[in-house]
Amino acid sequence: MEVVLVTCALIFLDGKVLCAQRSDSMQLPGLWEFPGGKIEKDETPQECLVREIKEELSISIQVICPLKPNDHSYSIGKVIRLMPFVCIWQDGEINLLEHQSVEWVAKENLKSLEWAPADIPIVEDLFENWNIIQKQLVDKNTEL
Ligand SMILES: Nc1nc2c([nH]c(=O)n2[C@@H]2O[C@H](COP(=O)(O)OP(=O)(O)OP(=O)(O)O)[C@@H](O)[C@H]2O)c(=O)[nH]1
Repeated sequence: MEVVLVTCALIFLDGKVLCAQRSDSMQLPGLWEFPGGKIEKDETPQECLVREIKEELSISIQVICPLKPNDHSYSIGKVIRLMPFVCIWQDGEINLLEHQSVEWVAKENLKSLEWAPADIPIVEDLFENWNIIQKQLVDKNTEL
């Protein structure tokens, strides 16, 4: 069974998370996801995320910590392992280079978006752990 490793970034700013809507030129058009992409050879997941977010949104991020990955099969014989990471926005203005739109979303609106199927367990996990993640980010900020 082929397992495709895909990273995705849960980028936080001011208590909201950045969600991105896939465009018509992408697979799963119109559905919402966390930006990211496939890990290339000789690349760590963190390096992949920093590269993909620069390529897709032209911003710089800092990767903070991983959350639970989710395996999902869109087609027979192929599994996508979606690997989420909590990140913070570091620098730059968002420029939509691949997605049709992005939104900064508060916890209470997270589940009202139409998510790509592989993201649904990740959204659930994020919803359950939202307050813990926020606290970690505040503590991290105080450290910096
Ligand atoms: N980046 C990302 N991909 C996701 C998510 N959820 C999800 O099902 N996917 C799927 O995972 C795969 C990642 O592909 P991608 O197109 O974003 O990655 P990429 O830029 O490296 O791909 P490419 O080299 O084919 O252009 C796609 O099949 C996409 O539909 C998500 O939250 N983020």
